[in-house]
Amino acid sequence: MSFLSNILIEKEKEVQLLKQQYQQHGRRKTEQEKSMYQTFMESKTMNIIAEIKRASPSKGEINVGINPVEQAQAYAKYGAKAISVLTDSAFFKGSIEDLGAVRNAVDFPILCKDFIIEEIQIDRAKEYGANVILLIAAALPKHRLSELYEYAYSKDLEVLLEVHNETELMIALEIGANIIGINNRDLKTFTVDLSVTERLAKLVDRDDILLIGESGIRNREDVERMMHAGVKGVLVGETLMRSDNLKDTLADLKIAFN
Ligand SMILES: O=C(O)c1ccccc1NCC(=O)[C@H](O)[C@H](O)COP(=O)(O)O
Repeated sequence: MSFLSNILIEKEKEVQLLKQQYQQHGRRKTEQEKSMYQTFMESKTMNIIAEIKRASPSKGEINVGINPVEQAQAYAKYGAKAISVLTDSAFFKGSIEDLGAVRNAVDFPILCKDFIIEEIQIDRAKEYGANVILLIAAALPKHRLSELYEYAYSKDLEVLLEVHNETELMIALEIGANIIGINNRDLKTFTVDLSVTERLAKLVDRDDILLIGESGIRNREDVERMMHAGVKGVLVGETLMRSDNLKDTLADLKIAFN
């Protein structure tokens, strides 16, 4: 059984509990002047989505004791354009409370990074202040991806639809996704290969689609590869979570489009 299947089995149990326990409090509604799509499309420099990632299945503990608010504030101060918060607790040691805390501290687009399989998770992400949710093409059949995609937009949330191969990319395009994340990490084997973005980005011949390169991005050279592949944003987790100088690390990653 693949790692992704294990995660999805756990997620199914978590969602059943959520259905029994979750009550909406109408906590916070986030209004944004501009969508992440619009902000990123208009930017003249590579858009960095900086991730709060305490741990991961592939790397174990990365920086479990992090203060998510301080980390997000540093991301914002040193030039990130959006913040991704891993809210899964079983495999990433994150929480929806991390996202809520970050929401109260920064005014940036926030991506709820989780394995979303049911509408109730979208309701909760919205309530805690997310602006964008992740949907993973490898995790769901096309009709469910499409339903969850439409549901998110009906709640004024944007969707980062993540793909890793040609078939998933075609599904994302058929669904009408306008923000497509190309994950360099194979979620079944954890192999990371930046050429996945280079290969798949070539197949998208529409400049109205915002492409994001995800995973395995460690330095300026990697960002340049992503830029030449045609992406307008990169999602960076581990490199930032392990950095002891976020100012320099983010400056290194932030390059101008040429
Ligand atoms: O990171 C993992 O080990 C992982 C395993 C299984 C499913 C998802 C996983 N990561 C989620 C992500 O997509 C990354 O956190 C994100 O792209 C940042 O990656 P990185 O910069 O390599 O930390």
